[in-house]
Amino acid sequence: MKVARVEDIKRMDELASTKYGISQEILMENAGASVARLIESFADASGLRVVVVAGVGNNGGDGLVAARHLASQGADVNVYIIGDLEKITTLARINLDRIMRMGLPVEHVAEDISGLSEELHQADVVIDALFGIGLNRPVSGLYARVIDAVNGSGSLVVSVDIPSGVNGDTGQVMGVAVKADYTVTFGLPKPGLLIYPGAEHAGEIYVARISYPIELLEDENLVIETNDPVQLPERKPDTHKGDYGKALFIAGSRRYMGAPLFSAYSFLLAGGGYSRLATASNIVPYLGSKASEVVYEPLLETPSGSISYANKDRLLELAEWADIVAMGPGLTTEEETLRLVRDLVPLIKKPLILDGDGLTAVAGALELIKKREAPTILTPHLGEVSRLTGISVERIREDRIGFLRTLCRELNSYIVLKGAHTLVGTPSGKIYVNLTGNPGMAKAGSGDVLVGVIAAMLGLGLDVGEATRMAVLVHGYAGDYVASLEGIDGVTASRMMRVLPRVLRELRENPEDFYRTYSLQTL
Ligand SMILES: NC(=O)C1=CN([C@@H]2O[C@H](COP(=O)(O)OP(=O)(O)OC[C@H]3O[C@@H](n4cnc5c(N)ncnc54)[C@H](O)[C@@H]3O)[C@@H](O)[C@H]2O)[C@@H](O)CC1
Ligand SMILES: [K+]
Repeated sequence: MKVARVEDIKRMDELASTKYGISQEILMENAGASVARLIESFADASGLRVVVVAGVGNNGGDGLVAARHLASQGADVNVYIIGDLEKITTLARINLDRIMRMGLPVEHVAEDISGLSEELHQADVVIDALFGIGLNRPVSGLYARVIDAVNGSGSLVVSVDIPSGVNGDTGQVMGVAVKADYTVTFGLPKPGLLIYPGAEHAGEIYVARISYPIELLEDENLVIETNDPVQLPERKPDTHKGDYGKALFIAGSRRYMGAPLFSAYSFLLAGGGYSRLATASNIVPYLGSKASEVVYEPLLETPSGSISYANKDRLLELAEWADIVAMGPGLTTEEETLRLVRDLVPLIKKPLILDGDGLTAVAGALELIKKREAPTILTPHLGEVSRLTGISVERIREDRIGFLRTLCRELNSYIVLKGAHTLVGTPSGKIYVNLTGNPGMAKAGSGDVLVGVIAAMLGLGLDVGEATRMAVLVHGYAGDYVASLEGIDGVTASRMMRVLPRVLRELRENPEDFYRTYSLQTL
Protein backbone atom coordinates (compact mmCIF):
# COMPACT_ATOMS: atom_id res chain seq x y z
CA MET A 1 0.00 0.00 0.00
CA LYS A 2 1.23 3.48 -0.79
CA VAL A 3 1.95 5.85 2.08
CA ALA A 4 1.18 9.56 1.85
CA ARG A 5 3.20 12.38 3.34
CA VAL A 6 1.48 15.62 4.28
CA GLU A 7 2.45 17.19 0.95
CA ASP A 8 1.06 14.14 -0.90
CA ILE A 9 -2.28 14.37 0.90
CA LYS A 10 -2.50 18.05 0.01
CA ARG A 11 -1.95 17.19 -3.66
CA MET A 12 -4.50 14.37 -3.53
CA ASP A 13 -6.97 16.66 -1.86
CA GLU A 14 -6.51 19.29 -4.55
CA LEU A 15 -6.85 16.74 -7.36
CA ALA A 16 -9.90 15.11 -5.78
CA SER A 17 -11.64 18.42 -6.02
CA THR A 18 -10.32 19.84 -9.30
CA LYS A 19 -10.16 16.65 -11.34
CA TYR A 20 -13.05 14.65 -9.91
CA GLY A 21 -15.29 17.23 -8.30
CA ILE A 22 -14.96 15.46 -4.96
CA SER A 23 -15.03 18.38 -2.57
CA GLN A 24 -13.26 18.62 0.77
CA GLU A 25 -16.70 18.60 2.36
CA ILE A 26 -17.48 15.17 0.89
CA LEU A 27 -14.11 13.88 2.08
CA MET A 28 -14.72 15.23 5.56
CA GLU A 29 -18.16 13.69 5.67
CA ASN A 30 -16.73 10.31 4.66
CA ALA A 31 -13.86 10.68 7.12
CA GLY A 32 -16.09 11.39 10.09
CA ALA A 33 -18.55 8.68 9.05
CA SER A 34 -15.74 6.11 8.85
CA VAL A 35 -14.65 6.90 12.41
CA ALA A 36 -18.24 6.38 13.58
CA ARG A 37 -18.43 3.16 11.57
CA LEU A 38 -15.33 1.72 13.22
CA ILE A 39 -16.71 2.48 16.68
CA GLU A 40 -20.07 0.95 15.75
CA SER A 41 -18.24 -2.17 14.61
CA PHE A 42 -17.07 -2.97 18.13
CA ALA A 43 -19.72 -1.31 20.31
CA ASP A 44 -23.44 -0.80 20.25
CA ALA A 45 -23.86 2.91 19.59
CA SER A 46 -27.12 3.15 21.46
CA GLY A 47 -26.41 4.72 24.84
CA LEU A 48 -22.62 4.63 24.23
CA ARG A 49 -20.90 7.46 26.09
CA VAL A 50 -18.71 9.24 23.58
CA VAL A 51 -16.55 12.29 24.20
CA VAL A 52 -15.23 14.13 21.15
CA VAL A 53 -12.17 16.30 21.72
CA ALA A 54 -12.05 18.58 18.69
CA GLY A 55 -9.58 21.21 17.56
CA VAL A 56 -10.50 24.09 15.29
CA GLY A 57 -8.89 22.68 12.14
CA ASN A 58 -10.32 20.14 9.71
CA ASN A 59 -9.25 17.29 11.98
CA GLY A 60 -11.68 18.75 14.49
CA GLY A 61 -14.22 18.97 11.65
CA ASP A 62 -13.90 15.22 11.07
CA GLY A 63 -14.50 14.66 14.78
CA LEU A 64 -17.67 16.77 14.65
CA VAL A 65 -18.98 14.72 11.72
CA ALA A 66 -18.28 11.53 13.71
CA ALA A 67 -20.19 13.06 16.63
CA ARG A 68 -23.23 13.64 14.40
CA HIS A 69 -23.18 10.11 12.98
CA LEU A 70 -22.85 8.49 16.40
CA ALA A 71 -25.55 10.70 17.89
CA SER A 72 -27.93 9.72 15.13
CA GLN A 73 -27.30 6.08 16.11
CA GLY A 74 -28.36 6.87 19.65
CA ALA A 75 -24.97 7.48 21.26
CA ASP A 76 -24.70 9.89 24.15
CA VAL A 77 -22.18 12.32 22.68
CA ASN A 78 -20.42 15.23 24.38
CA VAL A 79 -18.27 17.56 22.32
CA TYR A 80 -15.42 19.72 23.61
CA ILE A 81 -13.83 22.28 21.33
CA ILE A 82 -10.30 23.32 22.15
CA GLY A 83 -8.62 26.25 20.43
CA ASP A 84 -9.29 29.73 19.13
CA LEU A 85 -12.79 29.79 17.67
CA GLU A 86 -11.83 32.80 15.59
CA LYS A 87 -9.56 30.47 13.63
CA ILE A 88 -12.01 27.65 13.06
CA THR A 89 -11.96 26.41 9.45
CA THR A 90 -15.05 26.88 7.31
CA LEU A 91 -15.86 23.18 7.20
CA ALA A 92 -15.36 22.68 10.92
CA ARG A 93 -17.63 25.70 11.49
CA ILE A 94 -20.34 24.25 9.21
CA ASN A 95 -20.22 20.94 11.07
CA LEU A 96 -20.20 22.64 14.44
CA ASP A 97 -23.33 24.52 13.40
CA ARG A 98 -24.99 21.25 12.37
CA ILE A 99 -24.43 19.48 15.68
CA MET A 100 -25.47 22.55 17.65
CA ARG A 101 -28.74 22.63 15.74
CA MET A 102 -29.15 18.95 16.59
CA GLY A 103 -28.85 19.94 20.22
CA LEU A 104 -25.66 18.04 20.99
CA PRO A 105 -23.90 19.36 24.10
CA VAL A 106 -20.89 21.40 22.97
CA GLU A 107 -18.47 23.11 25.29
CA HIS A 108 -15.60 25.40 24.41
CA VAL A 109 -12.63 24.78 26.70
CA ALA A 110 -10.50 27.86 27.18
CA GLU A 111 -8.59 27.22 30.37
CA ASP A 112 -10.18 24.97 32.97
CA ILE A 113 -10.19 21.33 31.89
CA SER A 114 -11.63 19.80 35.07
CA GLY A 115 -15.09 19.27 33.50
CA LEU A 116 -13.52 17.70 30.42
CA SER A 117 -11.27 15.46 32.54
CA GLU A 118 -14.27 14.23 34.49
CA GLU A 119 -16.16 13.43 31.27
CA LEU A 120 -13.14 11.67 29.78
CA HIS A 121 -13.05 9.31 32.75
CA GLN A 122 -16.74 8.51 32.37
CA ALA A 123 -16.58 7.94 28.63
CA ASP A 124 -16.79 4.59 26.89
CA VAL A 125 -14.99 6.01 23.88
CA VAL A 126 -12.92 9.16 23.39
CA ILE A 127 -12.54 10.51 19.87
CA ASP A 128 -9.29 12.40 19.51
CA ALA A 129 -9.75 15.07 16.83
CA LEU A 130 -7.52 17.76 18.26
CA PHE A 131 -4.78 17.88 15.62
CA GLY A 132 -4.29 15.95 12.42
CA ILE A 133 -1.63 16.41 9.80
CA GLY A 134 -1.87 20.17 10.21
CA LEU A 135 0.17 20.01 13.41
CA ASN A 136 3.05 22.36 12.75
CA ARG A 137 4.71 23.11 16.07
CA PRO A 138 5.30 21.50 19.46
CA VAL A 139 2.25 21.02 21.61
CA SER A 140 2.17 23.00 24.85
CA GLY A 141 -0.11 24.73 27.36
CA LEU A 142 -3.80 23.92 27.28
CA TYR A 143 -3.40 21.48 24.38
CA ALA A 144 -0.75 19.50 26.22
CA ARG A 145 -2.94 19.34 29.31
CA VAL A 146 -5.86 18.08 27.25
CA ILE A 147 -3.71 15.37 25.66
CA ASP A 148 -2.45 14.32 29.10
CA ALA A 149 -6.06 14.13 30.29
CA VAL A 150 -7.04 11.95 27.32
CA ASN A 151 -4.10 9.65 28.01
CA GLY A 152 -4.94 9.50 31.70
CA SER A 153 -8.64 8.83 31.19
CA GLY A 154 -8.39 5.07 31.02
CA SER A 155 -11.09 5.16 28.31
CA LEU A 156 -10.82 3.66 24.86
CA VAL A 157 -9.28 6.23 22.51
CA VAL A 158 -9.88 6.46 18.77
CA SER A 159 -7.65 8.96 16.99
CA VAL A 160 -8.85 10.73 13.90
CA ASP A 161 -6.29 10.52 11.06
CA ILE A 162 -3.29 10.49 13.41
CA PRO A 163 -2.86 10.63 17.18
CA SER A 164 -2.81 14.32 18.08
CA GLY A 165 0.75 15.42 18.73
CA VAL A 166 2.40 12.95 16.35
CA ASN A 167 4.07 14.48 13.31
CA GLY A 168 2.45 12.99 10.21
CA ASP A 169 5.65 12.83 8.18
CA THR A 170 8.24 11.80 10.73
CA GLY A 171 6.44 9.97 13.52
CA GLN A 172 8.07 12.27 16.06
CA VAL A 173 6.10 13.20 19.16
CA MET A 174 5.89 16.99 19.14
CA GLY A 175 6.15 17.43 22.90
CA VAL A 176 3.27 15.19 23.92
CA ALA A 177 0.92 12.99 21.92
CA VAL A 178 -2.25 10.99 22.35
CA LYS A 179 -1.84 7.25 22.91
CA ALA A 180 -4.62 5.73 20.87
CA ASP A 181 -6.13 2.27 20.86
CA TYR A 182 -7.23 2.75 17.26
CA THR A 183 -6.41 5.25 14.57
CA VAL A 184 -8.61 5.73 11.54
CA THR A 185 -6.48 7.37 8.88
CA PHE A 186 -7.82 8.83 5.65
CA GLY A 187 -7.00 7.97 2.06
CA LEU A 188 -3.62 6.40 2.75
CA PRO A 189 -1.54 5.74 5.87
CA LYS A 190 0.81 8.52 6.86
CA PRO A 191 4.52 7.77 7.45
CA GLY A 192 4.17 9.05 11.01
CA LEU A 193 1.81 6.16 11.80
CA LEU A 194 4.35 3.58 10.69
CA ILE A 195 7.57 5.04 12.08
CA TYR A 196 8.35 4.93 15.78
CA PRO A 197 7.51 6.49 18.15
CA GLY A 198 4.37 7.46 16.18
CA ALA A 199 3.63 3.80 15.44
CA GLU A 200 3.46 3.10 19.14
CA HIS A 201 0.92 5.89 19.66
CA ALA A 202 -1.32 4.84 16.79
CA GLY A 203 -2.59 1.53 18.18
CA GLU A 204 -4.39 -0.53 15.58
CA ILE A 205 -4.51 1.32 12.27
CA TYR A 206 -7.48 1.40 9.92
CA VAL A 207 -7.30 3.08 6.54
CA ALA A 208 -10.56 4.62 5.36
CA ARG A 209 -10.53 5.36 1.65
CA ILE A 210 -13.14 8.15 1.98
CA SER A 211 -13.86 7.79 -1.77
CA TYR A 212 -10.52 8.97 -3.15
CA PRO A 213 -10.28 7.58 -6.69
CA ILE A 214 -7.92 4.57 -6.99
CA GLU A 215 -5.85 6.53 -9.47
CA LEU A 216 -4.92 8.96 -6.69
CA LEU A 217 -4.34 6.20 -4.13
CA GLU A 218 -1.92 4.44 -6.44
CA ASP A 219 -0.30 7.48 -7.97
CA GLU A 220 3.28 6.92 -9.18
CA ASN A 221 4.28 10.17 -7.53
CA LEU A 222 3.78 8.62 -4.12
CA VAL A 223 7.35 7.65 -3.29
CA ILE A 224 6.74 5.78 -0.04
CA GLU A 225 4.99 2.44 0.34
CA THR A 226 4.66 -0.40 2.77
CA ASN A 227 7.04 -3.22 1.98
CA ASP A 228 4.73 -5.80 0.44
CA PRO A 229 6.04 -9.08 -0.99
CA VAL A 230 7.24 -9.26 -4.57
CA GLN A 231 6.74 -12.45 -6.54
CA LEU A 232 9.62 -14.87 -5.98
CA PRO A 233 10.94 -16.25 -9.28
CA GLU A 234 10.15 -19.90 -9.81
CA ARG A 235 12.84 -22.57 -9.62
CA LYS A 236 12.64 -24.12 -13.06
CA PRO A 237 13.33 -27.85 -13.56
CA ASP A 238 16.17 -27.47 -16.04
CA THR A 239 18.52 -25.32 -13.95
CA HIS A 240 21.74 -25.70 -11.99
CA LYS A 241 23.41 -24.01 -9.02
CA GLY A 242 24.84 -21.21 -11.14
CA ASP A 243 21.32 -20.13 -12.05
CA TYR A 244 20.66 -19.09 -8.45
CA GLY A 245 23.63 -16.85 -8.01
CA LYS A 246 27.29 -17.30 -7.29
CA ALA A 247 27.88 -15.32 -4.12
CA LEU A 248 31.22 -14.37 -2.65
CA PHE A 249 31.28 -13.49 1.05
CA ILE A 250 34.34 -11.66 2.31
CA ALA A 251 33.80 -11.99 6.02
CA GLY A 252 35.00 -13.26 9.36
CA SER A 253 38.13 -13.31 11.51
CA ARG A 254 39.54 -15.39 14.32
CA ARG A 255 37.40 -13.31 16.67
CA TYR A 256 34.12 -13.45 14.73
CA MET A 257 33.18 -16.89 13.51
CA GLY A 258 29.40 -16.59 13.63
CA ALA A 259 29.03 -13.62 11.27
CA PRO A 260 30.59 -15.26 8.19
CA LEU A 261 28.69 -18.48 8.86
CA PHE A 262 25.32 -16.75 9.21
CA SER A 263 25.82 -14.77 6.00
CA ALA A 264 27.21 -17.51 3.79
CA TYR A 265 24.84 -20.21 5.02
CA SER A 266 21.71 -18.02 5.05
CA PHE A 267 22.35 -17.43 1.38
CA LEU A 268 21.87 -21.16 0.72
CA LEU A 269 18.96 -21.56 3.12
CA ALA A 270 17.12 -18.66 1.44
CA GLY A 271 17.46 -20.18 -2.00
CA GLY A 272 20.84 -19.02 -3.28
CA GLY A 273 22.88 -21.32 -5.54
CA TYR A 274 26.62 -21.23 -4.83
CA SER A 275 28.04 -19.82 -1.62
CA ARG A 276 31.74 -19.12 -1.41
CA LEU A 277 33.20 -17.78 1.79
CA ALA A 278 36.58 -16.09 1.75
CA THR A 279 37.67 -15.91 5.35
CA ALA A 280 40.58 -16.11 7.82
CA SER A 281 42.20 -19.49 7.21
CA ASN A 282 42.32 -20.48 10.88
CA ILE A 283 38.56 -20.60 11.27
CA VAL A 284 37.83 -22.58 8.11
CA PRO A 285 37.92 -26.02 9.80
CA TYR A 286 35.42 -24.87 12.40
CA LEU A 287 33.11 -23.27 9.82
CA GLY A 288 33.38 -26.30 7.56
CA SER A 289 32.10 -28.50 10.35
CA LYS A 290 29.09 -26.21 10.76
CA ALA A 291 28.22 -25.68 7.11
CA SER A 292 29.85 -28.04 4.70
CA GLU A 293 27.63 -26.87 1.81
CA VAL A 294 29.60 -23.62 1.73
CA VAL A 295 32.79 -23.51 -0.36
CA TYR A 296 35.69 -22.02 1.59
CA GLU A 297 38.52 -19.81 0.47
CA PRO A 298 41.10 -19.72 3.29
CA LEU A 299 42.82 -16.32 3.38
CA LEU A 300 46.08 -15.08 4.83
CA GLU A 301 45.68 -13.51 8.24
CA THR A 302 47.12 -10.58 10.14
CA PRO A 303 48.88 -11.52 13.40
CA SER A 304 45.65 -10.89 15.31
CA GLY A 305 43.66 -13.14 13.00
CA SER A 306 41.77 -10.85 10.64
CA ILE A 307 41.97 -10.89 6.85
CA SER A 308 45.26 -9.44 5.66
CA TYR A 309 45.84 -6.94 2.86
CA ALA A 310 47.92 -9.52 1.00
CA ASN A 311 44.72 -11.21 -0.19
CA LYS A 312 43.69 -8.28 -2.36
CA ASP A 313 44.48 -9.74 -5.80
CA ARG A 314 43.01 -13.15 -4.98
CA LEU A 315 39.81 -11.49 -3.74
CA LEU A 316 39.51 -9.46 -6.94
CA GLU A 317 39.86 -12.68 -8.94
CA LEU A 318 37.10 -14.27 -6.88
CA ALA A 319 34.92 -11.20 -7.31
CA GLU A 320 35.29 -11.61 -11.07
CA TRP A 321 33.95 -15.14 -10.74
CA ALA A 322 31.01 -14.10 -8.53
CA ASP A 323 27.63 -12.61 -9.47
CA ILE A 324 27.21 -11.00 -6.07
CA VAL A 325 29.76 -9.90 -3.47
CA ALA A 326 29.03 -9.30 0.21
CA MET A 327 31.71 -7.78 2.38
CA GLY A 328 31.86 -6.89 6.02
CA PRO A 329 30.37 -9.34 8.52
CA GLY A 330 32.86 -10.07 11.29
CA LEU A 331 35.88 -8.52 9.56
CA THR A 332 36.99 -6.64 12.70
CA THR A 333 38.05 -3.02 12.67
CA GLU A 334 41.74 -3.76 12.29
CA GLU A 335 43.19 -1.01 10.14
CA GLU A 336 44.88 -3.33 7.64
CA THR A 337 41.62 -5.12 6.93
CA LEU A 338 39.67 -1.88 6.68
CA ARG A 339 42.23 -0.58 4.18
CA LEU A 340 41.73 -3.74 2.15
CA VAL A 341 37.97 -3.15 2.12
CA ARG A 342 38.42 0.48 1.08
CA ASP A 343 40.65 -0.53 -1.80
CA LEU A 344 38.30 -3.29 -2.94
CA VAL A 345 35.08 -1.26 -2.88
CA PRO A 346 35.68 0.72 -6.07
CA LEU A 347 37.36 -2.23 -7.85
CA ILE A 348 34.57 -4.78 -7.45
CA LYS A 349 32.47 -4.66 -10.60
CA LYS A 350 29.59 -6.71 -9.22
CA PRO A 351 26.59 -5.84 -7.04
CA LEU A 352 28.12 -5.30 -3.62
CA ILE A 353 26.50 -5.65 -0.20
CA LEU A 354 28.41 -3.75 2.47
CA ASP A 355 27.60 -4.50 6.09
CA GLY A 356 29.03 -4.16 9.59
CA ASP A 357 32.78 -3.58 9.59
CA GLY A 358 32.59 -3.07 5.84
CA LEU A 359 30.56 0.05 6.56
CA THR A 360 33.01 1.15 9.22
CA ALA A 361 35.76 0.90 6.61
CA VAL A 362 34.13 3.42 4.28
CA ALA A 363 33.00 5.90 6.96
CA GLY A 364 34.63 9.16 5.98
CA ALA A 365 35.43 7.82 2.50
CA LEU A 366 32.00 7.88 0.92
CA GLU A 367 33.35 8.93 -2.46
CA LEU A 368 34.48 5.29 -2.83
CA ILE A 369 30.84 4.27 -2.90
CA LYS A 370 29.73 7.12 -5.11
CA LYS A 371 32.34 6.07 -7.65
CA ARG A 372 31.01 2.55 -8.02
CA GLU A 373 29.25 1.65 -11.25
CA ALA A 374 27.67 -1.65 -10.21
CA PRO A 375 24.85 -1.46 -7.65
CA THR A 376 25.73 -1.00 -3.98
CA ILE A 377 23.59 -2.12 -1.07
CA LEU A 378 24.33 -0.77 2.39
CA THR A 379 22.76 -2.22 5.53
CA PRO A 380 23.45 0.14 8.44
CA HIS A 381 21.54 0.57 11.68
CA LEU A 382 21.12 4.07 13.05
CA GLY A 383 24.49 4.12 14.83
CA GLU A 384 26.35 2.93 11.75
CA VAL A 385 24.66 5.38 9.43
CA SER A 386 25.45 8.14 11.89
CA ARG A 387 29.12 7.15 11.83
CA LEU A 388 28.99 6.85 8.07
CA THR A 389 27.62 10.35 7.53
CA GLY A 390 28.72 12.24 10.62
CA ILE A 391 25.08 13.18 11.31
CA SER A 392 23.91 12.48 14.85
CA VAL A 393 21.43 9.70 15.62
CA GLU A 394 19.06 12.28 17.13
CA ARG A 395 19.04 14.35 13.93
CA ILE A 396 18.43 11.26 11.80
CA ARG A 397 15.56 10.20 14.06
CA GLU A 398 13.88 13.56 13.51
CA ASP A 399 13.22 12.60 9.90
CA ARG A 400 14.41 9.13 8.99
CA ILE A 401 12.66 9.03 5.66
CA GLY A 402 13.86 12.41 4.46
CA PHE A 403 17.39 11.57 5.57
CA LEU A 404 17.36 8.18 3.88
CA ARG A 405 16.02 9.53 0.58
CA THR A 406 18.80 12.10 0.45
CA LEU A 407 21.51 9.60 1.36
CA CYS A 408 20.39 6.99 -1.19
CA ARG A 409 20.53 9.60 -3.93
CA GLU A 410 23.84 11.02 -2.77
CA LEU A 411 25.51 7.60 -2.57
CA ASN A 412 23.62 6.18 -5.54
CA SER A 413 22.92 3.17 -3.31
CA TYR A 414 20.18 0.96 -2.01
CA ILE A 415 20.16 1.42 1.74
CA VAL A 416 18.51 -0.67 4.42
CA LEU A 417 18.11 1.56 7.46
CA LYS A 418 17.61 -0.96 10.23
CA GLY A 419 15.40 -0.20 13.21
CA ALA A 420 11.70 -0.16 13.99
CA HIS A 421 10.39 -0.13 11.40
CA THR A 422 13.22 -0.87 9.00
CA LEU A 423 13.24 1.33 5.91
CA VAL A 424 14.58 0.42 2.49
CA GLY A 425 15.56 3.28 0.21
CA THR A 426 16.51 3.21 -3.47
CA PRO A 427 18.70 5.57 -5.49
CA SER A 428 15.62 6.77 -7.36
CA GLY A 429 14.13 8.04 -4.11
CA LYS A 430 11.61 5.31 -3.30
CA ILE A 431 11.14 4.28 0.31
CA TYR A 432 9.64 1.02 1.55
CA VAL A 433 8.49 0.76 5.15
CA ASN A 434 8.93 -2.81 6.32
CA LEU A 435 6.29 -4.18 8.66
CA THR A 436 7.75 -7.56 9.58
CA GLY A 437 10.15 -8.12 12.46
CA ASN A 438 10.25 -7.62 16.21
CA PRO A 439 12.56 -6.29 18.94
CA GLY A 440 13.83 -9.82 19.64
CA MET A 441 15.86 -9.44 16.45
CA ALA A 442 17.92 -6.66 17.98
CA LYS A 443 20.68 -9.12 18.70
CA ALA A 444 24.18 -9.95 17.47
CA GLY A 445 24.17 -12.04 14.31
CA SER A 446 20.77 -10.96 13.09
CA GLY A 447 22.20 -8.54 10.51
CA ASP A 448 24.55 -11.21 9.18
CA VAL A 449 21.57 -13.36 8.27
CA LEU A 450 20.08 -10.41 6.39
CA VAL A 451 23.24 -10.08 4.28
CA GLY A 452 22.91 -13.68 3.15
CA VAL A 453 19.22 -13.28 2.39
CA ILE A 454 19.79 -10.18 0.26
CA ALA A 455 22.39 -12.09 -1.74
CA ALA A 456 19.96 -15.01 -2.07
CA MET A 457 17.16 -12.81 -3.38
CA LEU A 458 19.59 -11.44 -5.97
CA GLY A 459 20.60 -14.99 -6.77
CA LEU A 460 16.98 -15.98 -7.32
CA GLY A 461 16.84 -13.30 -9.99
CA LEU A 462 15.08 -10.33 -8.40
CA ASP A 463 16.37 -6.93 -9.39
CA VAL A 464 18.45 -5.10 -6.80
CA GLY A 465 15.63 -3.00 -5.34
CA GLU A 466 13.22 -5.93 -5.16
CA ALA A 467 15.88 -8.25 -3.77
CA THR A 468 16.78 -5.82 -1.02
CA ARG A 469 13.26 -5.16 0.13
CA MET A 470 12.14 -8.76 -0.21
CA ALA A 471 15.13 -9.84 1.87
CA VAL A 472 14.21 -7.36 4.60
CA LEU A 473 10.66 -8.68 4.57
CA VAL A 474 11.79 -12.34 4.68
CA HIS A 475 14.30 -11.62 7.43
CA GLY A 476 11.65 -9.96 9.61
CA TYR A 477 9.18 -12.71 8.85
CA ALA A 478 11.74 -15.26 10.00
CA GLY A 479 12.29 -13.26 13.20
CA ASP A 480 8.53 -13.18 13.83
CA TYR A 481 8.25 -16.88 13.16
CA VAL A 482 10.98 -17.70 15.67
CA ALA A 483 9.39 -15.33 18.20
CA SER A 484 6.09 -17.17 17.79
CA LEU A 485 7.84 -20.45 18.61
CA GLU A 486 10.37 -19.40 21.23
CA GLY A 487 9.14 -16.11 22.60
CA ILE A 488 10.64 -12.76 21.76
CA ASP A 489 13.78 -13.25 23.88
CA GLY A 490 14.63 -16.47 22.13
CA VAL A 491 15.13 -14.96 18.69
CA THR A 492 18.69 -15.78 17.64
CA ALA A 493 20.50 -15.64 14.33
CA SER A 494 20.89 -19.39 14.09
CA ARG A 495 17.20 -19.99 14.76
CA MET A 496 16.23 -17.37 12.19
CA MET A 497 18.56 -18.90 9.67
CA ARG A 498 17.02 -22.32 10.20
CA VAL A 499 13.47 -21.11 9.54
CA LEU A 500 14.33 -19.26 6.32
CA PRO A 501 13.25 -22.18 4.11
CA ARG A 502 9.88 -22.39 5.86
CA VAL A 503 9.31 -18.67 5.54
CA LEU A 504 10.08 -18.78 1.84
CA ARG A 505 7.73 -21.69 1.39
CA GLU A 506 4.98 -19.73 3.15
CA LEU A 507 5.54 -16.77 0.86
CA ARG A 508 5.52 -18.95 -2.23
CA GLU A 509 2.60 -21.20 -1.34
CA ASN A 510 0.51 -19.30 1.12
CA PRO A 511 1.00 -15.55 0.64
CA GLU A 512 -2.52 -14.83 1.99
CA ASP A 513 -1.17 -15.58 5.44
CA PHE A 514 1.37 -12.85 5.09
CA TYR A 515 -1.26 -10.34 4.05
CA ARG A 516 -3.58 -11.42 6.84
CA THR A 517 -0.91 -10.80 9.43
CA TYR A 518 0.81 -7.71 8.12
CA SER A 519 -1.55 -5.72 5.91
CA LEU A 520 -3.07 -2.54 7.23
CA GLN A 521 -6.80 -2.94 7.57
CA THR A 522 -9.08 -0.90 5.37
CA LEU A 523 -12.49 0.44 6.26
N1 LIG B 1 -6.80 16.96 3.14
C1 LIG B 1 -7.57 15.92 3.08
O1 LIG B 1 -7.51 15.19 2.14
C2 LIG B 1 -8.51 15.62 4.16
C3 LIG B 1 -8.26 16.09 5.43
N2 LIG B 1 -9.05 15.82 6.45
C4 LIG B 1 -8.71 16.22 7.80
O2 LIG B 1 -8.05 17.43 7.85
C5 LIG B 1 -6.92 17.31 8.70
C6 LIG B 1 -5.96 18.40 8.41
O3 LIG B 1 -6.65 19.59 8.70
P1 LIG B 1 -5.94 20.98 8.89
O4 LIG B 1 -4.98 21.21 7.82
O5 LIG B 1 -7.03 21.98 9.08
O6 LIG B 1 -5.09 20.81 10.21
P2 LIG B 1 -5.42 20.22 11.65
O7 LIG B 1 -6.86 20.13 11.90
O8 LIG B 1 -4.61 19.02 11.79
O9 LIG B 1 -4.80 21.30 12.64
C7 LIG B 1 -4.59 22.60 12.24
C8 LIG B 1 -4.94 23.58 13.34
O10 LIG B 1 -4.18 23.34 14.49
C9 LIG B 1 -3.33 24.46 14.75
N3 LIG B 1 -2.09 23.93 15.29
C10 LIG B 1 -1.13 23.23 14.65
N4 LIG B 1 -0.16 22.85 15.51
C11 LIG B 1 -0.52 23.33 16.72
C12 LIG B 1 0.05 23.28 18.01
N5 LIG B 1 1.18 22.63 18.24
N6 LIG B 1 -0.57 23.89 19.03
C13 LIG B 1 -1.72 24.54 18.83
N7 LIG B 1 -2.32 24.63 17.63
C14 LIG B 1 -1.74 24.03 16.59
C15 LIG B 1 -3.23 25.20 13.47
O11 LIG B 1 -2.91 26.54 13.68
C16 LIG B 1 -4.62 24.98 12.90
O12 LIG B 1 -5.55 25.85 13.49
C17 LIG B 1 -6.45 15.92 8.46
O13 LIG B 1 -5.62 15.43 9.47
C18 LIG B 1 -7.77 15.18 8.39
O14 LIG B 1 -8.20 14.84 9.69
C19 LIG B 1 -10.31 15.11 6.28
O15 LIG B 1 -11.33 16.05 6.42
C20 LIG B 1 -10.43 14.34 5.02
C21 LIG B 1 -9.73 14.87 3.84
K1 LIG C 1 -6.12 13.46 15.76
